[in-house]
Amino acid sequence: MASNLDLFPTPVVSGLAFQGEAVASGEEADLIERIDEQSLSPFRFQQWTGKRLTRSFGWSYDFETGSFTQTEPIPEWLYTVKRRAERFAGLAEGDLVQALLIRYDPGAGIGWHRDRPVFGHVVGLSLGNAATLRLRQRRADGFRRAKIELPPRSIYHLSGEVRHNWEHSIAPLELPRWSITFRSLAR
Ligand SMILES: O=C(O)CCC(=O)C(=O)O
Ligand SMILES: [Fe+2]
Repeated sequence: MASNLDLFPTPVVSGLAFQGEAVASGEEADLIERIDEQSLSPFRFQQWTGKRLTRSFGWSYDFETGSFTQTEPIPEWLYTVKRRAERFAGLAEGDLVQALLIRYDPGAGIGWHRDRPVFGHVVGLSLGNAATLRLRQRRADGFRRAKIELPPRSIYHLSGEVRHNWEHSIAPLELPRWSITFRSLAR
């Protein structure tokens, strides 16, 4: 039976933490409304334009130029959830210095990647509709894979092994999803 287990993703990878119902549903509706009010831009990388719409606060990494710069401060409407994300991740107040807002319209996802090494901890809130966060780690004999369901209003934390030694992605979605990703700076 052991070989059979190999066919299925391992549910847990070191450094991955998850909690459901981290945001109340009224709060979720407010956050979605706020995100939609922002001027969001399509994620761009070289010739390629992603279908997801984004906006960064605090720090911004430009994938086209590789420049990493300080940008508009994280707005006050994000403070409560930022503080909650810090507590959930066992971080000190003020550790999460970047907020990335994303709207995934139907057909949008995010390809395989590791977050930029300038960042440290990654804490993400999911809003609107569920998605599956897929994880993979390249091994000599192929990929090791895992995945975690991200229901709306849930929170996840990527640190250590899963943050640095695994890639993650979200397959294109059928329903819209919004996310708020907070990050600390690498030490
Ligand atoms: O939408 C999400 O929860 C994931 C976003 C992500 O992986 C990223 O922006 O690096
Ligand atoms: Fe990411």
